[in-house]
Amino acid sequence: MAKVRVHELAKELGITSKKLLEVLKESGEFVKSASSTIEAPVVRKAHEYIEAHPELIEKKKKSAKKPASQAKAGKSGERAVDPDAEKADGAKSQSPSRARAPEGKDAPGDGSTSAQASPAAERTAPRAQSGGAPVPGPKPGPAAAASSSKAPAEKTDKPREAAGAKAAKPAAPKPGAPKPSAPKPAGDKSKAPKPSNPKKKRSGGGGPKPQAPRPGNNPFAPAQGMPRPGGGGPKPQAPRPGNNPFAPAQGMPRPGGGQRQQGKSGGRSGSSRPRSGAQRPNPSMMPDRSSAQPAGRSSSGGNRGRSGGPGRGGPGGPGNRGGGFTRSGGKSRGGSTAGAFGRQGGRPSRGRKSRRAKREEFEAQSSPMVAGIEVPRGDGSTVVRVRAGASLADFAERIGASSAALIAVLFRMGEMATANQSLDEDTFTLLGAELGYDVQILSPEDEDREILEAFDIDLEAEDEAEDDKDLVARPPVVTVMGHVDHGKTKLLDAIRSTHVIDTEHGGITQHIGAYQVHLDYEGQDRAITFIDTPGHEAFTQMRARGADVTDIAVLVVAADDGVMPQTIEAVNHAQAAGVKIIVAVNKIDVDGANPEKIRGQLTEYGIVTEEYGGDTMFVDISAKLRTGIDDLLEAILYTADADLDLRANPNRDARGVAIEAKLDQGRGAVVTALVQTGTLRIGDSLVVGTAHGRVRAMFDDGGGAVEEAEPSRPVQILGMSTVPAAGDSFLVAPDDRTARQIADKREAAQRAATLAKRRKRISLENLNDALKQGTVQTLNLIIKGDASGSVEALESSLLELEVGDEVALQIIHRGVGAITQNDVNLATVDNAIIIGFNVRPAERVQEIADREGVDMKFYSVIYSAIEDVEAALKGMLKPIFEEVQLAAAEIRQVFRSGKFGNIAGSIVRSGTIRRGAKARLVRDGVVVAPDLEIVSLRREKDDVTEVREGYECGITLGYRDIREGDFIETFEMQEKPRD
Ligand SMILES: Nc1nc2c(ncn2[C@@H]2O[C@H](COP(=O)(O)OP(=O)(O)OP(=O)(O)O)[C@@H](O)[C@H]2O)c(=O)[nH]1
Repeated sequence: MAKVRVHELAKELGITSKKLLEVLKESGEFVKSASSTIEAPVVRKAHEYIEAHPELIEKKKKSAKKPASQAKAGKSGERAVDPDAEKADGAKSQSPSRARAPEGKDAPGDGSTSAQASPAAERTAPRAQSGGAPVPGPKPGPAAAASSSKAPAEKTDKPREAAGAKAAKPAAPKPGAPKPSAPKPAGDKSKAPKPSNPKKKRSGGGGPKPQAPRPGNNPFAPAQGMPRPGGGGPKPQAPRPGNNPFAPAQGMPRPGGGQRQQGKSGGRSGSSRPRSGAQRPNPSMMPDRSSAQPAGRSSSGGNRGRSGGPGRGGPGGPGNRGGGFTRSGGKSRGGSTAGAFGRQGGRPSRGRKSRRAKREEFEAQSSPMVAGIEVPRGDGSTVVRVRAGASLADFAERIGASSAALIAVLFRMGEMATANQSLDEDTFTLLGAELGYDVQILSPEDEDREILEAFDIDLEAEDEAEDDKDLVARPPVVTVMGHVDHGKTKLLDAIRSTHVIDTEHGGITQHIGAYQVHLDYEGQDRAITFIDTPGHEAFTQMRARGADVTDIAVLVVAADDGVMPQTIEAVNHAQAAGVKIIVAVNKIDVDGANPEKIRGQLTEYGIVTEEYGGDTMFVDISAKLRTGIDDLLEAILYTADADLDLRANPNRDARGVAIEAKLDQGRGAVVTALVQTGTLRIGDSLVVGTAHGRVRAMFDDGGGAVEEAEPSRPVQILGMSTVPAAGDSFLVAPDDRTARQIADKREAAQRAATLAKRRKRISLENLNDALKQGTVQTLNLIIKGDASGSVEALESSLLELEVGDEVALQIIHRGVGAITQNDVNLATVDNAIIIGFNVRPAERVQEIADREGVDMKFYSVIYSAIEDVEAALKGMLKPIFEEVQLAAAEIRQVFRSGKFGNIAGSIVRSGTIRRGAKARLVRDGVVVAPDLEIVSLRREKDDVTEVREGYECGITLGYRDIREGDFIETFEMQEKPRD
C-alpha cells in the first residue's frame, strides 16, 4: 500500500503516465515505466510538481473525472474524492488525494460510501474488509498505496500552502519527528476534521497501537507507515538520520530507488526489485497475498513475506513479524525504520537490511531450536577438533554455542552431561552428527601441539626454520634389540665396560637409562649414545609416546639360536620406525654357532647383508668374550656417516626426551633426559611432560656433574616438580612461569582424557544402564583366582547364569595369580570387569586400574561373585558394600611365641594398622587367609591400638602360617551409594 504505480498516480493526478514519467524524471526521479512503483515521497513530489505546473492540471482535470468514474470498487473512495476535490478545491486543483481528506468530512454525506469517504476509512476499510470485498483485494495494494501516498500528500499539502514545494521536505523535521507530524495534521488541516482521520488511521493500525512503544513493531500496518512516520518513526529513531524518509537526501533518493540502487547497490537492489517486480506483474498474486494477510496489510505484508520469508521460516508464523524485524533489524537499523514508516520508509531500508539480516535469518533458520536456545549448526562436513576428554563447554566454545544449549541437545538425545564433564569420543561423534559437525578428537600429539601453540611455541616451525649452517654433527643414538637371551644386556655391558671412561670422575658407573661411549674413529674422537634399556618393548613404548629417539637399531641374534619370534618383532618395529638396522651376530664363541645361517635367515625379512649385495651391515661378535665390539661400534659410526644425516643445532634452547624418570629419596624427581637439539644448561626452565622446574643439577652416567648437555647427550636432571613418564618430551621454556603453565595444561588435558576413559568404562554398577543404552551387549569378564580349581569353578558358575537375550556373558581371560597390569590392559581394551577371587592386584596395578577406570571386584566366596554378577545383569544390584583397604604391613620376621602363637614382626607400608581390624594375609599376590583379624598389636613392648605407616610393629593374627615377605592387609566394608 505504500507504493503506487506510476500509471495509477497518473490517473489520480489526471495526467498521462508518460507525462508523469517525464515529470518524475525532471524532478530527478528515475522511474522506468508506467508500471513501476514509486514511493510516497515521490508521489508527494509529483503532486507538488503538478501543482506548480497548472498546464498539466488542465489535463488532469479532464482526465481526473475519468479515473474517478473508472475507479473500481475499491477505489470508490477515490471517486467520491474527485468530486469533492472539484467542489472543495475550486480554483485550486487539489490532488484527489488531498481532496479526499476533506471528502472524508464531506463524504459522510455520501451515504453509500461513507466508510470509504474518509481517507482513513478508505485505508482501514479495504483492509478490514479485505476478506469480504473481493475486488478490493487486489486493489488494496495500489489503493492503499495510493492512500498512504496520499497521506504524505496531505502533509505536503500544508507545507505547500505554507511554503511551497520545499516545505514538504522540511516537513520531515527529522529531529522533532514526533512533532512534525503532529503539527502538520493538526495545524495544517485542523480545519478539517482530520484529527479524526489520523486517529482513524491509527486505529486502522489498531494492532500496532498497543505496541505503541515500539513503532517499528508493525511493519505491515499501512496506516502506520505514513501517519506515524512523522510521529512514531522519529521518536525512537531520532538519532538516526537515515530514519527519516522525508529528508530530501534520504527521502527522495530512496524511494526513487534507482538512484541509490544504481549508484550504490544497483546490482543488488536491482535483483530485489525484479523479484518484487516479478510478482507485481502478476496481479493475481496480489489478492492472494492480501487475502492471506488478514490484517489487510496484505501488500506490504506480502512483500515482506517475500523478502523476509526465508528468515522467518525458522521462528515460525506468528513470530514472523517480530522475528523478522526484531531480530534482524529491531535494534539497530532498517527494521525499526521499516516499522516506523511502513513501506515507504521501510522498503529501502529493508533492502539495506536484507544483506545482513538475510544472512542472519538464514543462519537462524538452519539452527535447531532447542529448549528455546539456538545452536549453531554445521553443514555436516564442518570439522571441529576437540581434545580427548574435552567437556561440553569446550565443544560449545568451539562452535560458538552455549553450554546450556548443548546440554539440552544431549538431553534430548538421551545423554545426561554437565557442562564441565568430560565426554568420550562416541558421545562427541553423536552430538556432532546431530548438529552437523564432524567432530574429530585430537591425537595426544596434536593436542600437545595446540597447548604449545598457546605459548607461541611451534616445534615443527622451529625445526623447519633451522638454518643448515647452524647444524653440527651429533652422535648417533642406538637401541639394542633382539630375542630373549640372545645377549642384549651382555652386549651393552661389554660396550660400556670397554669404552666408558668410568674413571674420569672417579665415580661408579650407574644405570641411568642411557650412556655414551667414545672411541677413536678415523682419527677422531667419536661418541655413540646407547639407550640402556634393551628390548623393543621400551623402544615401542617410547615411540608410542611420540618419542623417536633412536637413529640406529642393533639387532642382536645369537648365532647358536638363529632368528626367533622376537627377532622378527624387533625387525618389524625398527622398520616401522624407519630406523637403520645393524645386525650383531652374537655368541660366535659358542660351539655350533653358525653366523652364515643368520645372514641367510634374515634375508627373508628384507635384511640383506652387504656381502649378499644388500645394505645391512652384519658384525660377528661375542659379548661374552668382548670380541668384535669395536667392529660393531665402527659399523655404527660408518652407517651413521654414510646413511644418516645426524646433525643438530646446539645453539638454541634444548629439546629432547625423558628416557627414564624416578623418585629418589633425598634428590626428588630424577629424570634422565636425552638432548635431541639445542644445549641444556643448569638453570634452564624446563618442562618435561607434566613435570616442570628449573634444572638444578645434571649428571652423566658416570656420576660426574655436567654443566651443559649438547645434542645426543644423556644426562640425569634434578629439579623437576614431579616424576614425568619415560618417553615424555622436554623443552626449555622461556621462563619458569611458562614452564609451569605448560605443565599444568598438559596435566589438565591428561586428567580430562582419563576422566573420559573412565566415563566410558563399564562397572557392575552401571552395567544395567549400559545395557539399557545399548552401549554394551556383552559383559566381558576377566577372572583371576588363587587356584585353577576356584577359577574354573567360578567361570563355569558364571557361564551358567541365566542372563536372557539382552546380554551375553563372556570370560575373555582367566588365570591364576595376582591381578597384573596385563589384565588391566586387557580390561581396558575390551571394556571388561576384573573379578579377583582370593587374589589382589600386584604392585601399582590398582593405581593403573583406577587411572584407566577399570572396575576390579574382589571376592573370597564364589557365591558372592556369582550373586553380584547376576544382580548386575538383572539390574538388581543393591547398594553395595565396598571393601576399602585401610593399611598394609609387610612381615619382616616371624617370632614364635608359645603364648601368642606366631608374631609377625612387620613394617607398616601404607595406611594405619588398627587393632581389631579385619585382615587378610597375602602371599605373592595371592590371598592365603582371607578372613583374619588384627588380634593384637604391639610397638616395642607396648600394646597399642594403631601403628602408622613407616613404623615397625608386632602383629598377631591368630593364624599360624605366616612367613617373611607376606603382606597383612587390613580392610573394612563400606557402603557405597549407587551411582
Ligand atoms: N657364550 C656366550 N654367551 C653369551 C654371550 N652373550 C650373552 N651370553 C649369555 O647369554 C645369556 C643371556 O644373555 P643376556 O645378555 O642376559 O641376554 P638378553 O638378550 O639381555 O636377555 P633378556 O634380558 O632376557 O632379554 C647370559 O647367560 C649370557 O652370559 C656370548 O657372546 N657368548
